[in-house]
Amino acid sequence: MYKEYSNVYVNSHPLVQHKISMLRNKNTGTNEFRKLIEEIAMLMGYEALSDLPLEDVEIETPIETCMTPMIAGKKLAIVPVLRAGLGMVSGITALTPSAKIGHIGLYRDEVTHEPHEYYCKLPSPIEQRTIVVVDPMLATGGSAVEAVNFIKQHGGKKIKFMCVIAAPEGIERLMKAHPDIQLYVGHVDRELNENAYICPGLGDAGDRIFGTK
Ligand SMILES: O=P(O)(O)OC[C@H]1O[C@H](OP(=O)(O)OP(=O)(O)O)[C@H](O)[C@@H]1O
Ligand SMILES: O=c1cc[nH]c(=O)[nH]1
Ligand SMILES: [Mg+2]
Repeated sequence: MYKEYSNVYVNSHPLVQHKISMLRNKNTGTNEFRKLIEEIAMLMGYEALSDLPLEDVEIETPIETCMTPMIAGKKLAIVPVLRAGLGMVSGITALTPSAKIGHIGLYRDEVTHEPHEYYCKLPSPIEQRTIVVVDPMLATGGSAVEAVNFIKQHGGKKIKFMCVIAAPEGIERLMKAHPDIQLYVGHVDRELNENAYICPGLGDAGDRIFGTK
């Protein structure tokens, strides 16, 4: 729970917090950064998927036949927001190998900080799926709002958004625009600076994952 939002879950697990601190360090290189993002996504995915429905199926053990729970259906979609969201995909698909994967391409205008779309391809049909949108950074919230808009336009209904670091401004904007989603946050940082970067943050997540700049 974050402020009045009962559907915002702020992580407090020591392993997640430790790994986020390692991400923040400007001396953490690309290789380690990528690995940490993947590990954090897996740890956060474990929590975010804790409400997946189960159904009892019949299994024969070496001892006897029993009814035992397994995930009901295979109706999960992971949707990274390009580019930086790509770094979180492998962590979640390690938990859910048969999930479908969509992609939404957005970049922030350097001056206005508003998002621009350049790609959108989602698994179809999407109506019945639990959709987990992943992006390490929720800054102004413009990209997240737009990503969820696209998914809803395509018929998506059960939407979870997972980010590693969020600014308070981004949480407010996303939850005001889409109060029906579930938001999973690794850590809530202090504020945005004049360039709409998260403080203290970790810099540009995309550049740090892909070694660009
Ligand atoms: O909340 P916002 O203010 O919209 O900012 C967050 C967005 O900024 C970053 O992407 P960026 O535009 O840098 O693209 P990239 O992943 O290709 O580097 C980040 O990965 C988010 O998508
Ligand atoms: O701090 C920020 C803000 C937006 N995007 C990033 O990658 N980092
Ligand atoms: Mg970037």
